[in-house]
Amino acid sequence: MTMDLAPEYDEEARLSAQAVLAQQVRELMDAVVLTDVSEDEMTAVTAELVALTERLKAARRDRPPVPELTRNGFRHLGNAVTGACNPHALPLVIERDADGSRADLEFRPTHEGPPDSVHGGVSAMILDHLLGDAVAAAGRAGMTGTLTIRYRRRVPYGEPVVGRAAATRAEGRKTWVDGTISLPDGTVLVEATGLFITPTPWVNAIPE
Ligand SMILES: CCCCC/C=C\C/C=C\C/C=C\C/C=C\CCCC(=O)SCCNC(=O)CCNC(=O)[C@H](O)C(C)(C)COP(=O)(O)OP(=O)(O)OC[C@H]1O[C@@H](n2cnc3c(N)ncnc32)[C@H](O)[C@@H]1OP(=O)(O)O
Repeated sequence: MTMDLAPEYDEEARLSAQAVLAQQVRELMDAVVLTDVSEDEMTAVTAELVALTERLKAARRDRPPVPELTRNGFRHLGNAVTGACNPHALPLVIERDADGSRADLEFRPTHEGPPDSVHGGVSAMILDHLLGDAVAAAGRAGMTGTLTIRYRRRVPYGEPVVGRAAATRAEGRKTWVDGTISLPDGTVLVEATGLFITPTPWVNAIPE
């Protein structure tokens, strides 16, 4: 008996496997910054990682998985913030509701900036994307023109925090948007405000 499998089926299975691989690499990254094993053990692990890296490089694409429009919306598995297939990404999982875009998240030890705190650039990156999502949710997807951040309190890693963003005003191809990272009790840690601009080619091709 033969079975006809659509090519997409294989690709989805490979992308799922790549997402599992990426998650394992995130755990590896945390293990690297926290490890306290001996120098010899680190050298041995490094040698194994060299071999593993070569195995992955045996078949190589020119770029990470491309963004695409699917039945379920916009999917960007290689994105640095949301991409399940990108070990650099948290990945940020965003939900949308009447108040805008929201994400429950937990930073990791690899995000450390000041001791025991999240690096300000990492907070800004997360807010940039969350603000961008809120703009897209308003049907006005665009690129960041300006991003202003006010750091009010240190952001902890290893415990839950909440990101929120909502578009506030629009004019032509410009959309203004505000966002925050807060503790679960509502204490605001970081505030962001941004101006996003819809590039002309996107005006008639914008997915929400
Ligand atoms: C096929 C469509 C696919 C769409 C997919 C998109 C989204 C899908 C949905 C969900 C995804 C969810 C979230 C993700 C989204 C975003 C998060 C990440 C965001 C980033 O990580 S993104 C990287 C950093 N970002 C850049 O890499 C921008 C580089 N840049 C440019 O690509 C151009 O610069 C651009 C396009 C910004 C404008 O270029 P342009 O030619 O279209 O517009 P132009 O210059 O004519 O300006 C028109 C009016 O905007 C004013 N203006 C222009 N630029 C300004 C600025 N920077 N600040 C203040 N005002 C500015 C002018 O002063 C003028 O104002 P006025 O009309 O009043 O005179």
